[in-house]
Amino acid sequence: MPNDSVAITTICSDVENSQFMVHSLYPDEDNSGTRNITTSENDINDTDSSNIQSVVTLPRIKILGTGGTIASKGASASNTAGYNVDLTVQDLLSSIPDISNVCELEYEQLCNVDSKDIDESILYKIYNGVAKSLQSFDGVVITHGTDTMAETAFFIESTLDVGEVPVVFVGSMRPSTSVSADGPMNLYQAICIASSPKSRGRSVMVSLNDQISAGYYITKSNANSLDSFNVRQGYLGNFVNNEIHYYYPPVKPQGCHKFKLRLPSANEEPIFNFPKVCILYAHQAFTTDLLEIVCKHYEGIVIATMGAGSLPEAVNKKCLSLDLPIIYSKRSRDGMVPTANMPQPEGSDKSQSNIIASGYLSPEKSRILLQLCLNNKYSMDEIRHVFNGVYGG
Ligand SMILES: NC(=O)C[C@H](N)C(=O)O
Repeated sequence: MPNDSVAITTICSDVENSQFMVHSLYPDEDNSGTRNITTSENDINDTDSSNIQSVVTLPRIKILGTGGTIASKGASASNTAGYNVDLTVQDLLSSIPDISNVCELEYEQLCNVDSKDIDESILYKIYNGVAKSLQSFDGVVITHGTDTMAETAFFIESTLDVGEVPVVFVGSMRPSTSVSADGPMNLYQAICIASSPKSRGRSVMVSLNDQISAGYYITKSNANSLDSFNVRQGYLGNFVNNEIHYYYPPVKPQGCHKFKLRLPSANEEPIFNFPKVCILYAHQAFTTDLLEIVCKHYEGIVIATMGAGSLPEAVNKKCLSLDLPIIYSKRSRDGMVPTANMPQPEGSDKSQSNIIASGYLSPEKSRILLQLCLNNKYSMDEIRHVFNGVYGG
């Protein structure tokens, strides 16, 4: 029998869903950050075989640590604001139940920051960390602040073909020091999700507060509550008492365009250098003032419009006159911006203009998508085609 084999025991009533829960007979842990399970034939023979169903190799999971509230400490147990990032992935792993039975684990600290500080150099580290892990692991977990988790998840979904490997983003809403901190359970669940064969082919996911969602669509919808991530496109599944319940068979997001990136070479700075795109937030009495300033400094603009693409006529006119792509997104968290609501350029049809509807994408995801298009030097038509994938364009 190979050394990396272990025996499975069923630990929940739903046998099908419990397949990923693997109990080693003789777990053996080293201090290197890698948890291995080794069993010998004698070990297995010595054990009560009544609950042994079969023998399998544990899935290999890579955890990439980036920081966030999940890795934060507050001043007191009642503190749920004003805390600081202070814990490593290794610290986080010590707060969860023994998972040496679930997977073989390796971890790597890519950075340790609040997600507001994630810039193009950190994004490159995360991209690189995931890309490398895909080559030799069965699942990837990324600990990340929740504020910009949706952006990183969307970026990874748009730039990496993860194949069958589940890539699971996880964070928390309370710091590790608070009463009822949610981080340990969220992390435990994320590791189980990444380890489950049922998660294969589901691409980039976000796991928070027992809910599993698609990284492509997720939005942080509440600045404080544990149930912070809501997604109108529907949760993919639920995690209850060690059972993963997927509501649908594996599926990838509709219309997601995959970008091939040019990566920095060994003698270049390890950073992405994407074209600059800014977001303007529209409101009553919104004028062309800001547009006039930013159009000189940015290669593309996203506007969080009122409703489903509404902007004052003077702003529409100004946008149409500019020589750069402008994406009309929305202030409303839900719903979409349809092409039908885009302004009509004089003397030509809407498909000829520089204004493109964001479809279902939020302003921050539209910004990333436009940056990726511009980075690949897409024409206006090609950009429109990409946004059309999410029913915009
Ligand atoms: N809940 C969180 O993780 C929020 C934190 N400010 C972050 O995004 O890093």
